Amino acid sequence: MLSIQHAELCYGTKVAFSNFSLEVQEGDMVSIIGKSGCGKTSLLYAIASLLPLSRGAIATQGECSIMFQQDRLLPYKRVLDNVLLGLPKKMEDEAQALLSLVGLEEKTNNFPKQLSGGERQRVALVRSLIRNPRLLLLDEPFASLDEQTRERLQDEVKMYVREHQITLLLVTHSISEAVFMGRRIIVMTKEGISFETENPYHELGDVRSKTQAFELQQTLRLHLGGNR
Ligand SMILES: Nc1ncnc2c1ncn2[C@@H]1O[C@H](COP(=O)(O)OP(=O)(O)OP(=O)(O)O)[C@@H](O)[C@H]1O
Repeated sequence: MLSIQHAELCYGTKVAFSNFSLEVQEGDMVSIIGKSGCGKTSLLYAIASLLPLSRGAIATQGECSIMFQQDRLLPYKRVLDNVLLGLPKKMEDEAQALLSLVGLEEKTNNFPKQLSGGERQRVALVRSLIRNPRLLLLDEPFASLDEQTRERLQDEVKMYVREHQITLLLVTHSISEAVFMGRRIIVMTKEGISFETENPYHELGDVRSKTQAFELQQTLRLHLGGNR
């Protein structure tokens, strides 16, 4: 579904990340964590073909959807119209269903400025899901949500992605989120992948409460440099 070989991306002469290689199978769920500025967002942009690589190659199969850190909603369009942007009107029922899935069924006629930051993020999430992507790229999708909403949305997205056999690449600062969402977890540095592990607890009913999953979090913390 996704093949990245020795990818490097530069902004002018500044290297955002280099020597990044990764193969992802269809339907897999991969979390990427790494220190601020190590190039995670730039990597997602490169995968979505929004920025060119300066070295290496990226190949993807099928429709790829990206949800940005900033919601990028159009301020003069209502929630439903933001979701349906560029799509046929006949998809309205699907849009409504997805908005309900993220708890926004009451807000479909609101303008973005009438929503909280977390609600706007959820609209952005719906906007990327409705395109029925084969590869979904999420950049800190739950960052501005309160804990309860975040956990509920993590559950919903995990189920949705599984049910639709979507391949997921999720960038996050949160180790617990990486462990909850990812079947594979990757620690990224500016110079490529410094640590990678499969997550044996991904399938467990409530992975959040499993002691072993906490141990995995501890391991990841060490690989991140113990600064969090
Ligand atoms: N448009 C740009 N022009 C120049 N440098 C940039 C630009 N965007 C990002 N950078 C730099 O590239 C590096 C990687 O940035 P990027 O946003 O990809 O990192 P990140 O890992 O996603 O960071 P964070 O976790 O803080 O969101 C950083 O050093 C950043 O300052």
